[in-house]
Amino acid sequence: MGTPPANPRKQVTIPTLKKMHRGGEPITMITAHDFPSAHVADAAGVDVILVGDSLAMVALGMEDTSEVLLEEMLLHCRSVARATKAAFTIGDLPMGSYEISPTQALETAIRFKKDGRMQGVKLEGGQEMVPSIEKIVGVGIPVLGHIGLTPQRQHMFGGFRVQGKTKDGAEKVLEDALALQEAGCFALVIEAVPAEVAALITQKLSIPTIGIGAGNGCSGQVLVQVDMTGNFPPGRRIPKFVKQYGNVWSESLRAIEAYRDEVKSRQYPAPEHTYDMPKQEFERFVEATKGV
Ligand SMILES: Nc1nc(=O)c2c([nH]1)NC[C@@H]1CN(c3ccc(C(=O)N[C@@H](CCC(=O)O)C(=O)O)cc3)CN21
Ligand SMILES: CC(C)C(=O)C(=O)O
Ligand SMILES: [Mg+2]
Repeated sequence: MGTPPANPRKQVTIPTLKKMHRGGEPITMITAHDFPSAHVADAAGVDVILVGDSLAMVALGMEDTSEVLLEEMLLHCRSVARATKAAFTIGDLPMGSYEISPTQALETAIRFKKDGRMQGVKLEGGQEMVPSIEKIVGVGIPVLGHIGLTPQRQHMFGGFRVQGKTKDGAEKVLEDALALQEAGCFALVIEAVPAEVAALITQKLSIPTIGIGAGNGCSGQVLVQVDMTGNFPPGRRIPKFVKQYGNVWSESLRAIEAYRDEVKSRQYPAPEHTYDMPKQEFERFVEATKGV
């Protein structure tokens, strides 16, 4: 085991995020869905790690985020929690686990804390979620709101459609934002909203906004990790707002192809990858196998 770094990064907390917001410092957030993806995000120094329900699509191969179950989310949350040393961790409440009543929402939020070992929770929706958010925040669990394009409701929108593109649409996003701030959210994710609308909403709020497909006027940004590291097969459609900073898939492909080739050609394993035994012991072993 290696020695820990001399200056381990300080644990990011709600007061840390508030301080960043007051100082105008952008908040960085990225998704993670397992031990290695959380480990690398934490090492890279992002402020917040989200166990997004997008893992349904990017890690479990489901069609839709609304397919993932509460128990499945909690399994992934625990693996992320084990790897995360400094980033603030947030679990995304999956569809069906919080909409029925404020009591159900609170029960699920508590499960994310206790079973999922998350520090906060995120839930999708606007004004209609206010009583649930108040209930969760009331017991001291930080809540991140999520407005604009809320993928769990994609079938109501007719797909992953940009929201707030008309005066009325933009007003709805602003009203939701103000209601969620009032309800006690510590920050809001604003997804797939025109940049000028998200920037204006950010100015009207005292809490930070975390944009995804919402331009550069938000207080911070979030992306799905596999999208920005390029850890998916070529040809897959990715949203316009994604910037691909790497090509992890092609690097994995190269490595695995090289391994396959070296096994086929008996180049691997080489002597440095093998164990040996004293020659004399082996000779005795050969002797003992005679007649077997
Ligand atoms: N891998 C992944 N990345 C994500 O960012 C993501 C998911 N999965 N799954 C859940 C949601 C869905 N997301 C998406 C997916 C596609 C678009 C998209 O392609 N939008 C079109 C505009 C469509 C329209 O307005 O008609 C675009 O051009 O970006 C947007 C958000 C964001 N979330
Ligand atoms: C993209 C973020 C905001 C999300 O909700 C997810 O990854 O599920
Ligand atoms: Mg989500």
